Amino acid sequence: MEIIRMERVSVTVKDETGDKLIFSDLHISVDRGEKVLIRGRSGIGKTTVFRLILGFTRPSSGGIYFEGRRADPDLFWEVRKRTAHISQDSDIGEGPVMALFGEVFSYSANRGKFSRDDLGALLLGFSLQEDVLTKKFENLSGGEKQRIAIIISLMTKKDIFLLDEITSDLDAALKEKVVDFFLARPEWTVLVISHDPEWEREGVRIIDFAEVVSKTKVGKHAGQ
Ligand SMILES: Nc1ncnc2c1ncn2[C@@H]1O[C@H](COP(=O)(O)OP(=O)(O)OP(=O)(O)O)[C@@H](O)[C@H]1O
Repeated sequence: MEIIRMERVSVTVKDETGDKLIFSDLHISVDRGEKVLIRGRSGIGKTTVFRLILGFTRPSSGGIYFEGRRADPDLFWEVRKRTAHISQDSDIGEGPVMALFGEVFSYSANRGKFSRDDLGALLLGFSLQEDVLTKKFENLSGGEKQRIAIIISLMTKKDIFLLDEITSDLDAALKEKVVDFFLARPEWTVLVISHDPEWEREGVRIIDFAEVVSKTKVGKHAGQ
């Protein structure tokens, strides 16, 4: 069953030079439970697709559909509640890591989802020591920050995952573990933006971004 569809979506943003077309006529359809890797050159608009799915960026034309319903503000709200988004910017907070967990799980959408046992198991699973919880998030390494963001997203018990370059700072063994983890759950719909070949596994559909838009801001046409 189709969960997300983008139909002829174009995005224009305003910057200091005026209106700027990011891409036009984007077509993407994703079924529930699919694992999809979105690839394409830097700046082509991959992150913008995640922002469209969450309703943070509005299309200048075209339609976005979830489970066949055309998206409106109420529906975007529902989608956000079901979706874990890990952005490229791993600076998700400051202060002791445990306090960060406290904050995330105090949000109404996440209330009642925190489990100390799950946290312990995930720390172990992603090769983090318990004492990471007492450290300040801003002092962690890039790879430690990525793993904490991944653990938070997993603990919030969502069924749609938007993962933007989440393995870039991990070593080979950890990359493998993270990819194994996200691909193992048939019920999860997982969209990944990555330049990392570790995601090119059996069962992962690869979308080359340039092939699903008709035009990008440099005037590139599909298939060229
Ligand atoms: N709100 C905005 N205002 C101005 N420009 C924007 C805005 N949002 C996105 N852009 C521009 O749109 C283009 C696409 O950005 P996007 O982050 O989607 O690319 P990307 O394919 O994810 O790139 P990367 O692989 O480098 O992360 C970039 O040139 C970016 O600067």
